[in-house]
Amino acid sequence: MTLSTRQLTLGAGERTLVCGLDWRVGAGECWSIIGRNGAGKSTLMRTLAGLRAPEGGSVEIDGRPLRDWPLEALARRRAYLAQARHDAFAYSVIETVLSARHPYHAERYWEGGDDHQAALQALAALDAGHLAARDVRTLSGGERQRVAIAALLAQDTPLLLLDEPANALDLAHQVRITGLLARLCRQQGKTVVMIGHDLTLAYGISTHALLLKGDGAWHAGAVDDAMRPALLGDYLGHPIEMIEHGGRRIFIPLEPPHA
Ligand SMILES: Nc1ncnc2c1ncn2[C@@H]1O[C@H](COP(=O)(O)OP(=O)(O)OP(=O)(O)O)[C@@H](O)[C@H]1O
Repeated sequence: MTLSTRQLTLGAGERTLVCGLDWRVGAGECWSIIGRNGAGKSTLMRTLAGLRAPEGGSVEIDGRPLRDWPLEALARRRAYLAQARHDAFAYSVIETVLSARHPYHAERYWEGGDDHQAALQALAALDAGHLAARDVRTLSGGERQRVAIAALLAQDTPLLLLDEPANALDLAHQVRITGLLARLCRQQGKTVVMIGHDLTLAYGISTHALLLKGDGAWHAGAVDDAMRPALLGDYLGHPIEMIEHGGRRIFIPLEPPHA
C-alpha cells in the first residue's frame, strides 16, 4: 500500500491551508498529523479519504489517482474515522460495526458468519464486546468512539485514516488503542495516518510526522526529524520542551514565568 500526494493544495474560503504538498506514505508506517486548531488537518484527512476534491494537485493510492478508484474498491483499501458522528437511528452496536463490512458484500445481501466474527473480534480488541447489543445512542462519548474505531478495524483495509482517535477516551483506552494501532503497523504492515494533539502519545507510536502550519507551509519527516521541540514550537505557536524520562520522550508546553 502506498499513499502519495503530488503538489497537493488545499484551501478554505480565501485561505490556503496546505500548498504544494509532495508526500509519500509507505506500508507499515504510522504518521501523525500535527498542527494548531484550524491548520487544515481534518481538511487534509477528508481529502485523503476522497470525501472532498483538492483545490490543486492529486492524491494517489497505489499509484492510482483517488478519482479513478471505484467507490467499493476504495472502501476495501482505506477506512476513515471522522472527528465527530451523529447517530440519528436506533442501530445496535453490532449492526453499526457490521455495516463496515459492506464493501465485501458485492455478491450477497446478508452478512455471513465471517463478518460476525470480524465484527466481534474488532469490538473485543477495543474492549467493547460487552456493548454489542446496546443502542448506539445510549453509549457514552468514549464508548461510542471505541465502537467507531472497532467499525474502522472491521473494514479490514490496509490504510487507516483516523481523525483524533484518542478523542473522548480515558487514559487507559488511549494507551490501549494507540498501542493497538502501532502493532497493526509493525506486525501486519498496515498504514496509519492519524491526527492527534497529544505530542507524547504521537511520538510514542509514530514512525513519521507531518506538521501543518495553516498558511500553506508543511514539514514531513521521520519522527526524530519532524518532532524536534524547536520545529514543533514554530508550527504550534508555543515553545515546547522535550524531557527524556525512563527511556521515553515527553513533550510539554513551556509556561511563561509566573508574575
Ligand atoms: N467554508 C469555509 N470558509 C472559510 N473557512 C473555512 C470554511 N470551511 C472550513 N474553514 C476553515 O478551514 C480551517 C481548517 O479546518 P480543519 O477542520 O481542517 O482544521 P483542523 O486543523 O482539523 O482543526 P482542529 O484542530 O480544530 O480540528 C478552519 O480554520 C476552518 O474554520
